[in-house]
Amino acid sequence: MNELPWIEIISAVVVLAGGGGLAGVLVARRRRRTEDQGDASSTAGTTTAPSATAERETAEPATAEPDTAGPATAEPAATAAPVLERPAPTAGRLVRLRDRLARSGSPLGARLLSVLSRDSLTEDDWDEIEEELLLADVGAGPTTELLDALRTRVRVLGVREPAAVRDLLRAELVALLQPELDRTLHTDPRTAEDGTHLPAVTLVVGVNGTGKTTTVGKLARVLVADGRSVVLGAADTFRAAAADQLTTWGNRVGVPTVRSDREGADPASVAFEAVARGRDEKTDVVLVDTAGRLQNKAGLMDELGKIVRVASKVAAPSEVLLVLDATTGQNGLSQARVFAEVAGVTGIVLTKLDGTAKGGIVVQVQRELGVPVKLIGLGEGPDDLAPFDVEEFVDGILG
Ligand SMILES: Nc1nc2c(ncn2[C@@H]2O[C@H](COP(=O)(O)OP(=O)(O)OP(=O)(O)O)[C@@H](O)[C@H]2O)c(=O)[nH]1
Repeated sequence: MNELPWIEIISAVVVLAGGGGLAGVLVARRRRRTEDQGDASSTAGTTTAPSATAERETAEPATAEPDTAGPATAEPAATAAPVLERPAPTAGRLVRLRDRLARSGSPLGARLLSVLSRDSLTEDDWDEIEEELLLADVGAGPTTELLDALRTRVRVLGVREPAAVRDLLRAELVALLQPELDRTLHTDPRTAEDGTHLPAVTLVVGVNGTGKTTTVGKLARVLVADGRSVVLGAADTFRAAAADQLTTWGNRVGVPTVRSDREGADPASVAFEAVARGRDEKTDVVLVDTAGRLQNKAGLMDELGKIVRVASKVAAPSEVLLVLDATTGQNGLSQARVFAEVAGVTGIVLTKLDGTAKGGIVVQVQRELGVPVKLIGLGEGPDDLAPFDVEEFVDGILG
């Protein structure tokens, strides 16, 4: 499978900006999908909306079978906004990332630096550093490692100059964040053996309120800026407003949204519809938003497994992005473990990093699961999503 390095996104945006391409273009077409679903739909039966709703309220185990997902209820987006927005260039986002992190009250890096720069470091100073790291959710193991490395290097090198201390801390923090991990997003469509176009499918999962819908909307903008065709799938059928929210995101950049006309409809059905539409219309990427679910509710996690299986009848997801709220810290780790097991998470999106010093969870999630943080959310604005770049991130928290 091909990869989409962020540099390509940046280049494409520069090209688009240079050509003055997208602004003012009218959306003339919103196709209502009426054609038969072919092979895949033959496996589908009726939708299972009532059980999905009951499940969420009572957290009972799911009873629906994978083959009961009916695709019939999904519909394209409502009327599009007439004027398309042009998403902000990705390049500018990295700069903003650093600003936001540096402005987030008292960044971890700045606090560490202030302790490390003291004339002679006492045991109390080292305890303070340890406490800062633990408070930032870096985790016990990585904290001990970092402390040991810092102690050794400070002692051996006798570093005291602020600039040298900064360099030393920077190098240790970068190493902790595993810069060697592959953070590219897999968003290239492929062709099946029989010649069928298969869109790249990205499934976005996570617990309630972490920023899934917002992330799907922001990611659509990034892809559009790169000149990609996108279809959104509103598989959060539990919260009606989520589908409206997603449709609005899509309309702003001329991307159609496949959604159900019934609240509580089977989310697997909607996911199937969206991927099938991407296949039929030869779309590059299908982004599927899912409802928030708690990782300890077996029924909801079963439902997620079903979404993956049913969507895979058309095209298996090439990315399953787990959205974690940075402000919830440690809890993100147990979420990540269960989601990784059920849905095969390929990347983490860490949201709400603006204004929190708890980003240390990045370290633990990557270490324990071997899953890289690929994107970070830095605010509620439409272009406040940036690729996670280890060095930029560390420079941001060092202020
Ligand atoms: N400050 C900040 N807020 C964010 C960020 N990402 C998302 N949010 C906000 O978080 C709130 C929840 O976002 P949603 O996208 O609706 O969350 P969700 O995960 O789809 O929610 P459910 O569907 O209820 O599970 C919204 O108010 C977003 O604007 C971020 O990076 N920074």
